[in-house]
Amino acid sequence: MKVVIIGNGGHSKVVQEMVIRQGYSLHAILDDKYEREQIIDGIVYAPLSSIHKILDQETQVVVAIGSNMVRKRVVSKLKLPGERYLTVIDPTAVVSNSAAVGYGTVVMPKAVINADAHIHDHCIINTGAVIEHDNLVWDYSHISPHATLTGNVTIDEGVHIGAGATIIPGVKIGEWSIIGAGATVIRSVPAHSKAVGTPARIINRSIGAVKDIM
Ligand SMILES: CC(=O)SCCNC(=O)CCNC(=O)[C@H](O)C(C)(C)COP(=O)(O)OP(=O)(O)OC[C@H]1O[C@@H](n2cnc3c(N)ncnc32)[C@H](O)[C@@H]1OP(=O)(O)O
Repeated sequence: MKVVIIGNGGHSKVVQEMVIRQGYSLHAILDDKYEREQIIDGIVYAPLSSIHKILDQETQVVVAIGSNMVRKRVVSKLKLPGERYLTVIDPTAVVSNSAAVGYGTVVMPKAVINADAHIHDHCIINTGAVIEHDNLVWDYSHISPHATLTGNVTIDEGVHIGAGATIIPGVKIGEWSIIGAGATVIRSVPAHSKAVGTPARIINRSIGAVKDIM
């Protein structure tokens, strides 16, 4: 199967390697840093506006952009049906048979997703992250390397959990909130907040909603 990757920054590099390791054919990398189409080593590099020319029935797409808001903006613009997005799960990740992983979500090496966890669309489950049983992770969230969501945690849309953070059982993180690297979150965090430290304290309650920047 042919794969088109959108975005060519640091996160994309990792996704490109995962896609190639899994035997997919990397057909094109689209990024607006390219002004025109060019082919290098058989891969098409082109601006995002080329997508509809490049897509055919056998092509699937991954939006490999690390910013949750920008990822959402690009997916909203493309208006492709969900099934056109490839779900990329590294073979070294452990994903329970009772867990669900949505369209366009990327599960990096050595991540663990346990029983009855439900990860929605266009999320990043980064290297070595642990998503325990009965978690609910909504669209466009990013769980950074080695972060741990213990049992029954809810992560609303667009949340970024920083590297190595731990969220204790039953806690909910409201949409578009950011949890700092290494934080220990022991109480639910409202939407559009930034929380850091152990135990985590809120340092900002007014992170812009995605609609404000789209
Ligand atoms: C493969 C990859 O790279 S995946 C990407 C993974 N990325 C991450 O894990 C990054 C997570 N980001 C962070 O931890 C950031 O520090 C953020 C988002 C929490 C805060 O960033 P900013 O809004 O720029 O905050 P800023 O740096 O101004 O700090 C504000 C205050 O919070 C404190 N603070 C910031 N981050 C942390 C943290 N992780 N833990 C504890 N305190 C922190 C600062 O010391 C400062 O405190 P002060 O006001 O008493 O001086």
